[in-house]
Amino acid sequence: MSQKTPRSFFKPLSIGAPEPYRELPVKLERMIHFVPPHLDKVRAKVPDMAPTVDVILANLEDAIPADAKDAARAGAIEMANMYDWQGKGTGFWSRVNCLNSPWFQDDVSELVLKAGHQLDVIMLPKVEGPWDIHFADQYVAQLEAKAGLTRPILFHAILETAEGVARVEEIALASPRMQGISLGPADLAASRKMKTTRVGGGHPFYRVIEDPKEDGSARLSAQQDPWHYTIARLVDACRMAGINAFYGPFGDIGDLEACEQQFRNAFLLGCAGTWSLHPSQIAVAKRVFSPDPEEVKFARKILAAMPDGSGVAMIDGKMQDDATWKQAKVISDLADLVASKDPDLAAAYAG
Ligand SMILES: CC(C)(COP(=O)(O)OP(=O)(O)OC[C@H]1O[C@@H](n2cnc3c(N)ncnc32)[C@H](O)[C@@H]1OP(=O)(O)O)[C@@H](O)C(=O)NCCC(=O)NCCSC(=O)C[C@H](O)C(=O)O
Ligand SMILES: [Mg+2]
Repeated sequence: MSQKTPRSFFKPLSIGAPEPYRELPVKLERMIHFVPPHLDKVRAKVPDMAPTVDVILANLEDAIPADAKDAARAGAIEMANMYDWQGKGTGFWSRVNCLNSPWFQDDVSELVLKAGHQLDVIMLPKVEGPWDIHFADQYVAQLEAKAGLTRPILFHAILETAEGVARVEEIALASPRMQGISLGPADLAASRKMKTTRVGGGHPFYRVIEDPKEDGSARLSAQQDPWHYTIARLVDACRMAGINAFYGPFGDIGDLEACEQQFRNAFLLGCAGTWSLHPSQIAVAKRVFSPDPEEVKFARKILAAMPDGSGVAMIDGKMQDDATWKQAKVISDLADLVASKDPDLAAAYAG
């Protein structure tokens, strides 16, 4: 597979386009809150909602009716100018329509030319391989040059095709614009021909069962997680590329308990954040993707016991060494980020 040389990998893909980042900006992205920009009532909530979330995403793709795509795009551009995104620190993203759709070109060109000064990330759906990223990369670079932007717009891919899973490492490495990748369980289930209409979470039929008993009594069985492999594969690909993995949508809006379990599974496996589709899911995402205060205190005990990150120590009866020091650093650094945005948790972590 032909690859760019290290030097050319970081070259702007259009004369006049901003220099790509060599290190990604460090941002808190516990929840990416989806907003349907064509609905005036919901769009009007954005200025009040923005300070309460880490990212607001103007969705132009699935869930936006075909006859509302132009209105959604116009709404997204209006959203860009409804809040001081760059000044106040909440991320402003937009999910554009897929690359082979009749709307992709207008989505990307209008967003970059009319909202690029506020836009942090373009979310690319149904990515199948690095070629999708390469195409969008050069197209956005030309638009950035035309718009006179001085900061590169980043890409976030959705992992929601079987081919995309087979190539997830190449996608993660395809451009310095890559900021992260989310699991898209609905499209991925359809692409894989999985027999479920659920959007994330478990399924009562996906179980393991114990061996038959001599007395013929009922055999115990336990539900398994159908997303374990894909999330773990996604995390490995992203962390190898130095970007972040995210869980995507949880569709059963009324079941916040199952939503929390799905979010928690993703957090524990290494995901940095999740999507929130409804206001009720924001608090769940915040609770799950902010490290637990007791975990933070224990992590900081480990860091204090091995200041240079090497050696061995026993803390509360558990062996700690260089590896657990690195685990503790992940939790402590995340806690610092959360504390910078969330005074309640700052107090809990300092306690
Ligand atoms: C899912 C919804 C359609 C539900 O909307 P609604 O029926 O209006 O819910 P409620 O009556 O409970 O609403 C209560 C109030 O909250 C406001 N609201 C609703 N949704 C949002 C939102 N996302 N952000 C802000 N505010 C919201 C309502 O307006 C009510 O306000 P008020 O009347 O003043 O009290 C709706 O939540 C929705 O459309 N959510 C987004 C869905 C979405 O984006 N889906 C696509 C992403 S998932 C996907 O594409 C799959 C993925 O790609 C894959 O393949 O896996
Ligand atoms: Mg999808």
